[in-house]
Amino acid sequence: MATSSITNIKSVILCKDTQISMFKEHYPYIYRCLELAKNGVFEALPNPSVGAVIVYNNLIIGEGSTSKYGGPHAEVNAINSVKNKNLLLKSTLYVSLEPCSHFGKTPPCADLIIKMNIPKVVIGITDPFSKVCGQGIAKLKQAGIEVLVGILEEECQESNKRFLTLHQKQRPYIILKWAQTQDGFIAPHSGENHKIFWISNSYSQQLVHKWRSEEVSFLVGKGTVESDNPSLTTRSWFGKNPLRIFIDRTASLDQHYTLKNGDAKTLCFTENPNTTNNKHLTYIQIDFSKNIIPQICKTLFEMQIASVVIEGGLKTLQSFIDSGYWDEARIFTSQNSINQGIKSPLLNIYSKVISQKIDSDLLTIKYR
Ligand SMILES: NC(=O)C1=CN([C@@H]2O[C@H](COP(=O)(O)OP(=O)(O)OC[C@H]3O[C@@H](n4cnc5c(N)ncnc54)[C@H](OP(=O)(O)O)[C@@H]3O)[C@@H](O)[C@H]2O)C=CC1
Ligand SMILES: Nc1c(N[C@@H]2O[C@H](COP(=O)(O)O)[C@@H](O)[C@H]2O)[nH]c(=O)[nH]c1=O
Ligand SMILES: [Zn+2]
Repeated sequence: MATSSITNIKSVILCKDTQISMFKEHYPYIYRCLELAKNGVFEALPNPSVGAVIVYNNLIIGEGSTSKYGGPHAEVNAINSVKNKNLLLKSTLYVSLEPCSHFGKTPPCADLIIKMNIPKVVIGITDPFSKVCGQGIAKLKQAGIEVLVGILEEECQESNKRFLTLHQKQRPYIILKWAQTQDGFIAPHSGENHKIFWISNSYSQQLVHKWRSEEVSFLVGKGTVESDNPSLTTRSWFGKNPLRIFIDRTASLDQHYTLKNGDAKTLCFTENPNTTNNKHLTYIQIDFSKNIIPQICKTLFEMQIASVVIEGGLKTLQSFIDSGYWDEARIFTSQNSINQGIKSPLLNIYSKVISQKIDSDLLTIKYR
C-alpha cells in the first residue's frame, strides 16, 4: 500500500501500486515527466503543468517543470538545466504535453528544441489549445526531428485535466463534493438546526481546506448560505483562498453572511439588475428562466476559471448532475447515521471509482 502525499492527514490509498510500478518500468521517462509536472499543477493554471526530461545514453541529464503562471515552460527549464549543451545533439527530450508553437507569455518551446538540435522528442499527449493543437509537433517534424506521440495518454490527461477541460469543453473542471452519513443524508431537515451540521471528521475537513488552497473556485447555493453561513476560505491548510461563488436569484441575502465579508474575492450569480459591486463582491446577471448551470459555466470559462468545486447543497449539486455538468464527485461517508434529513444527491452514471480511508470516514471519488 502506498501512503498518500497528504502528510498531515491520516489517509491510505487502497490499490494502484502494481499499476504504478508497471508505468515506471515501461515508460520511465514519461512517468518521470508526470512526477515533475505535479510540482506546478495548481500554480500554472489556467496554463497546463508539464514535465520534461532530457535523456542521453540512458541517463537523465536534464529535467524541468512548468514555472508559475507566465514563467518559463518545462522544456526551457529542462534544456537550461543541462550542463553540457553539446550532449543535446544526441539526446531525446521526453515531455508530457506537446511543446508549444506560439508566442504567448514566452517564446515557442518547439523553436528552442529545433535551435538546440535535439534529434528526438517523445510526447505524452497533444495540446488541444487552439494556438498549438498539433502545430508544435508539425514544426518539430518539419525540422527533421523524430517525434513519437501518445505515451501514458490517460495519465497525461489526468495530470492536466483542468487545463484540458477548459479547452476541450469550454468550461471549468467541475468537482462535486459533499459529506454524507452512513444512511445517506447530507444534513438534518432544514429548520431543525440553523448552524452547520458536521458529518465528516476533522481530517476530512482539513483535506477540504487543502483542496481550497489548490482549486480555483468553490461554489454554493443560497440554501447553504442561509443554513450554514459558510466561509469557503482556507483556514486549516496553507495557501490561497479560492474564489468564492454563490447563487442568489434575487440578490436578497443580507450583509451579515460571511461570504460577503471581503475575506476573499467573491462572485454572486443573480437575476437582479439592481446590485452594486464592491472591491470583493461582483454580481453577475444570468437568466433564471433558462437552465442557469450552462450560463454559470460559460461565464467561468470566459473568466478562464479552470476548476470549480460545488460544495452544495442538494439543489445545487443535483442541478449540476442533472445538467451533465460535472467531472468528478468526492464524497465523504461517515460512520454515523441520523435516520432522517436531506437525502444525498443522486449520481447514477459514473465510469471509475477510487476509495480512500480518511481516519473514520471513507472518501469515494467517482469519475464521470
Ligand atoms: N453535507 C454536506 O456536504 C452539505 C450539506 N449542505 C446542506 O444542504 C442544505 C441546503 O441545500 P438546499 O436547500 O438544496 O440549498 P442549496 O444550497 O442547493 O441552494 C438552493 C438555492 O440555490 C439557488 N439554486 C441552486 N441551483 C439552482 C438552479 N439550478 N436554478 C435556480 N436556482 C438554483 C436557488 O436560489 P434562490 O432561492 O435564490 O432561487 C435555490 O433555492 C443545508 O441543510 C446544508 O446544511 C450543504 C452543503 C454541503
Ligand atoms: N457539513 C459538511 C460540509 N459542509 C460544507 O462546508 C461548508 C462550510 O465551510 P466553512 O464555513 O468554510 O467551514 C458548508 O457550507 C457546506 O458547503 N462539508 C464537509 O466537508 N463536511 C461536512 O460534514
Ligand atoms: Zn512551451
